[in-house]
Amino acid sequence: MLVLDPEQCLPECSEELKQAAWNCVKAVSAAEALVLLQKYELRVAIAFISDTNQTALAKEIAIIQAEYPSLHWIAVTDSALEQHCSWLSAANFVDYYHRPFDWNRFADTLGHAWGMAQLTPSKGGKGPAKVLTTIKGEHPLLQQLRQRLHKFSQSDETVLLSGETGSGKGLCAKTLHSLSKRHEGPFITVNCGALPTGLIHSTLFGHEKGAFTDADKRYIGHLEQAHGGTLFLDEIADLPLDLQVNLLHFLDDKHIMRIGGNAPIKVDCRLLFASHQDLEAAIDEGRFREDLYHRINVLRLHVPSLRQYSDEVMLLAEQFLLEHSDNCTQFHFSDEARCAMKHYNWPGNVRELRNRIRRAMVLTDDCIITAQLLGLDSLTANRTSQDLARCRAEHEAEVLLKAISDHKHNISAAARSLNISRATFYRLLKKCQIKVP
Ligand SMILES: Nc1ncnc2c1ncn2[C@@H]1O[C@H](COP(=O)(O)OP(=O)(O)OP(=O)(O)O)[C@@H](O)[C@H]1O
Repeated sequence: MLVLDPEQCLPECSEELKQAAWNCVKAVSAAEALVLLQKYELRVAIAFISDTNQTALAKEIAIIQAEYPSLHWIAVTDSALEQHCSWLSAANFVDYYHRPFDWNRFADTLGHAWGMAQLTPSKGGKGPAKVLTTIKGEHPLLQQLRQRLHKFSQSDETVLLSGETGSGKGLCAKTLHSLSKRHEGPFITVNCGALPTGLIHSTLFGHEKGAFTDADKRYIGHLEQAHGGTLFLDEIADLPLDLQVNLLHFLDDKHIMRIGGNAPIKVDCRLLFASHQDLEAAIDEGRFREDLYHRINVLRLHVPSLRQYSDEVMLLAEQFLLEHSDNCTQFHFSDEARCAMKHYNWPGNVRELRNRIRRAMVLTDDCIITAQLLGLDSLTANRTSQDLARCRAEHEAEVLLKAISDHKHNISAAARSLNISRATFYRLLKKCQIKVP
């Protein structure tokens, strides 16, 4: 679901949306929404409309609708609906709500919009052939990656993705789904390292009402949520051993049992796995089951690190500059910035490249992206790798703190702004020894 919220008045229902298993991405402008629509298969959109933004928003939504006519829109307003009625109906909104509203009715409308969207052929949205443009770069390693993605997407077998952090494992998993016959179904990502201890079993497999003390209603787990689509289990090495057994059983017979349930339920989903840990080492240390490893290691996809295709850094950098521009501002790199980017070793891979550029674009006063704004000015050939690691850590801490303050300590929003998951955000906070209340 796309949430278009130019005034960033976070919806009070965001927690409910999460509970109801909606995967939401947030945009504050049409430009940002269009980038997200290129990246994700979004079928439903909520627009937050105020008295002051309605004229601008009407134009923004018209731009998005021209490109993505199959997106189904629902409006949420703070003011009397009559003021907005005419343009909302002209813009083909499925429904509109005045805050505060009844969540259950709203949830029904969302479900209805989703159902309608499923019946509408997605025009302008990304079809399978278009999706591979998300993996940018022409280096032979990337061409080989694209070929593999095409091949593996035609199979229903599990795929084990490996590669350094930020190299694009998540992007490849999403691409595998988008190119597959399951692309109309859900794509669900679960970071096994971020699941709350004690609730991992129920989060993955679901539970019945009354199955345990806090189970006041039935919960459909991630495996079931992914029925008809793909479940991407990231950081699989972090899954506790007892659940590794359950997962192995699921891979063998494609049935799950909710906690407290008494009948197995057939679930049809493809599983993709990723880890940036060495799974063979985890087996030796007794942290990962060997039988599960052999079961998931059927198709293997290694995502190269950015320094393996460093000739393409500038190509990617220019694309990101364009992607994050607002269409009217002409940003460009200084010669010294180009040189620094070519010589840096990018330990955080494409994610780091993207984030350094985003930060520099915010900080620049004259649209010129300098090495200093990228945080790469102190790079010289005779620095040691230890110095590079220190520079990176300092820069990372700075970016995290800025994101936290920009988003008023809302960690989900801060993580989204940096294009990383909450789990990764927390991991980086821990690494940089930043404490958040
Ligand atoms: N070749 C590429 N072209 C364009 N964007 C890329 C490419 N590779 C990675 N990215 C972008 O880099 C960012 C990080 O990618 P992603 O989250 O998939 O990494 P990851 O390997 O899953 O990281 P982690 O292990 O930390 O979860 C994303 O914004 C992704 O879209």
